[in-house]
Amino acid sequence: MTPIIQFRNVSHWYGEGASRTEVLSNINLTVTEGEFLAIVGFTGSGKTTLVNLMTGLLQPSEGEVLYRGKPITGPAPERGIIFQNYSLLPWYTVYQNVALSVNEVYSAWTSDQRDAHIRKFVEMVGLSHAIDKHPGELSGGMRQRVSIARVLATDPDLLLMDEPLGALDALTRGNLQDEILRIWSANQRTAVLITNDVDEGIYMADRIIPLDPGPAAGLGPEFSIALDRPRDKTAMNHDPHFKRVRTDILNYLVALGESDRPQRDESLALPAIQPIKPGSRSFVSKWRRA
Ligand SMILES: Nc1ncnc2c1ncn2[C@@H]1O[C@H](COP(=O)(O)OP(=O)(O)OP(=O)(O)O)[C@@H](O)[C@H]1O
Repeated sequence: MTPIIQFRNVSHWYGEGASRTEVLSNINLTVTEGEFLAIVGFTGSGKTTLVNLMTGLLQPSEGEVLYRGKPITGPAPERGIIFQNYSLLPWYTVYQNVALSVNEVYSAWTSDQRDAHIRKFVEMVGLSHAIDKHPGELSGGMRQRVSIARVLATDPDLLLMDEPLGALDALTRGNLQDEILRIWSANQRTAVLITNDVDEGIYMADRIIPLDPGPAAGLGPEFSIALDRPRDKTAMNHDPHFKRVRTDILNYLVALGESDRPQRDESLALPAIQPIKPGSRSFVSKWRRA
């Protein structure tokens, strides 16, 4: 399987000297062509930092991040990113926001070709009726559809998503999950999804890797999601593999959270689902050894 992204002994910190904040420590990761990878983690653990190293918006403090074997030196259209906060230009219409990226990437095309392409992607995300509206006139879900259309219209090799659906209601979130999956599988692209929702990760990904809590976060063990596609959310809930992998991931995260808890917190009551002794590192160590 061809690697598309490789992290080699990557560490990242912000600031220097006394104000230095270690965020990621010694990350080794390979994303292979065609896969759908989800990274799950606690808030503040460094997920956005990790994805920004893939976009090229950040350079690693130590180690290297490669795209198809070459160091990433900056952002490029072959690595499209969908952010959580939509990042649309408020004074442009839906059409114009999508046109921004299309005109840049397909500058050699005729204006008719670009126009047809923009309309196709606006239609694909179900916004043809709102094509002349401005972001301020759209709901959160509609805005996120625009930002998804804008990225997908450039047909990136690698689709990076930083908690793209986190702010949406459950129904809109479910619809957009399906839309992203449909486009990912139809175009046989590679996708990396950052999420704090384990169920979303299991539904969408081939592989889930937890990012341990920071500071100096590292990657946990990988969990393979061996469920047929297309996946059916209702049927999946009864699938023994789904139940097992979900429990394993949640137990891993709970154990991590507990083992990371400062000593003074040990007297606090633990959640009822806690599967291990309070403060024990044994569960985490078991996974780390695996
Ligand atoms: N530009 C920056 N300068 C200094 N510290 C930063 C900077 N960006 C992020 N950090 C710090 O790095 C840590 C990781 O941030 P990051 O945004 O990567 O985490 P995250 O897992 O994406 O968080 P969340 O889930 O809350 O979005 C945090 O402690 C954050 O305060």
